[in-house]
Amino acid sequence: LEFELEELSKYIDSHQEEYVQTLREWVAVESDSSDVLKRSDLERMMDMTAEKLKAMGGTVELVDIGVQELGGGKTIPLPKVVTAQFGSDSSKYTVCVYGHVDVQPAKMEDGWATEPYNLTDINGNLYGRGASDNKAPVLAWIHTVEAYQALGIELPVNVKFVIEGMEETGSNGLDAMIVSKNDTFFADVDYIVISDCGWLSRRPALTYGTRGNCYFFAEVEGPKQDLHSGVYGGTVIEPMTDLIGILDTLISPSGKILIPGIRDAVAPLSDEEWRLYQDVEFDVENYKAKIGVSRLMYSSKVDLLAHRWRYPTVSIHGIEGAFSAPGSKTVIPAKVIAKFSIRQVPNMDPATVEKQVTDYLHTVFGRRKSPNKLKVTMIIGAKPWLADTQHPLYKAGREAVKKVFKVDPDMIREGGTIPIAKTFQDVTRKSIIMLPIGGFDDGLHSQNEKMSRYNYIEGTKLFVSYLHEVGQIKRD
Ligand SMILES: C[C@H](N)C(=O)N[C@@H](Cc1c[nH]cn1)C(=O)O
Ligand SMILES: [Zn+2]
Ligand SMILES: [Zn+2]
Repeated sequence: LEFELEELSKYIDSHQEEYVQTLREWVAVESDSSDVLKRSDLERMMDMTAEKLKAMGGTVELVDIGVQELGGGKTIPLPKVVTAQFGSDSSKYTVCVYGHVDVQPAKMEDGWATEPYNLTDINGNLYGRGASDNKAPVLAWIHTVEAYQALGIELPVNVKFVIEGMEETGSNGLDAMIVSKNDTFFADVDYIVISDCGWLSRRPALTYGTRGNCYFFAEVEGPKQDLHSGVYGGTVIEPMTDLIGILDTLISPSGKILIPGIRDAVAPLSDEEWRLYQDVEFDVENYKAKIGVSRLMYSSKVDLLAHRWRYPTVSIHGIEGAFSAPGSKTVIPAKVIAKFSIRQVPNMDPATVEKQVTDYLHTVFGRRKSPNKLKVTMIIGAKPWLADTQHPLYKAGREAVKKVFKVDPDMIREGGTIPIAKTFQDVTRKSIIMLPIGGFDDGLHSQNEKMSRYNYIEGTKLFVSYLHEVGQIKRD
């Protein structure tokens, strides 16, 4: 067995240029799920994923998951979900790998140093939108199966894939697909593995929790068209002033969420968690330097980790309809839509949060006695997820990390959201592990996102080794 793992490792090393080339081809596709004008690119991405898995002899399906509502009665087809299966030996475990091949938006004008959709290798880092989130990890899982096949080594487990194209916008349509396939595709699945997050430092990690996310649009509408600020300013009650006024009531400068009741459901931080956080490798000075800030909201490591992983937070993302181009324009925008989100932690419930936020914003807006109209809509309500770290899946993860990286992994949580994680847990009732291979400084959702060659290649070896370890889990 050790010999086989050694051979697989050598095979991965000697095929790394091919792996980088495939990543280049995947990154070249602008599979931005937030922009309906890019929907054909996203569909092409799903087709390419299916073709790759078919070429490896998998049983592949492109599953229709219906349509996306665009408002005003308009709809657009959702990108199909790719499912695949390799092996159906009932004496083996079946591991289902979940990932996504859609990406966040990226434009050169945002401040990228290289073209975001042209994978560029600089000093061993592969820069490109979606490189780390989540195209390289998905490919690393595919290459894992390919490596076993190429060397004629029997896969230690059956492997299934669920690859979607709407994760970055809340996994629209995927919940229903999981429910509908629970007694078929998911019936023989034993474990679910997700590699859609990153390490916290240079130390490899296993992830046992993610935050959820409630994403809101707050629209303020006033005059029937944009107005000249010199001609109308001072007479009109401006929608943007109303909007900024209510946004400023969401959170205090010291990070306290001001929405009544919202913190009531948050599970208190236990002594055990406090102790666990103290053991995690996390260099505060490095973190500050990497993101280019002189001061953070908190100064201690434990406070920072707790607020990153298991307390809710408000982030304001942007205002549609506002003047945001370079240069100056003396305009009063007639309608503005703020986009903000609140990360969710155990035991918050998105439906409750939706009501709390909507009621609160209408109350503070009401106090302004404005003639403008406010509309608040929650467009994503994703729940947090938490795993049992005593499960054999985590023991297998520790063993695999030790074999490949010669260190013990850190046990970490993820501040971001994998919207479907909680649905997988609740609907399929299978155990889930998150096995990240992304680096701590990959710049997800940011300018100059990258995946290092090291993480991509060693990560593939980690997956090879992980399947081997899962195959060793004792049956009850
Ligand atoms: C962690 C994962 N790679 C990710 O980036 N997820 C997104 C999903 C999301 C949540 N609300 C809207 N999209 C994220 O955490 O932002
Ligand atoms: Zn992702
Ligand atoms: Zn993402």
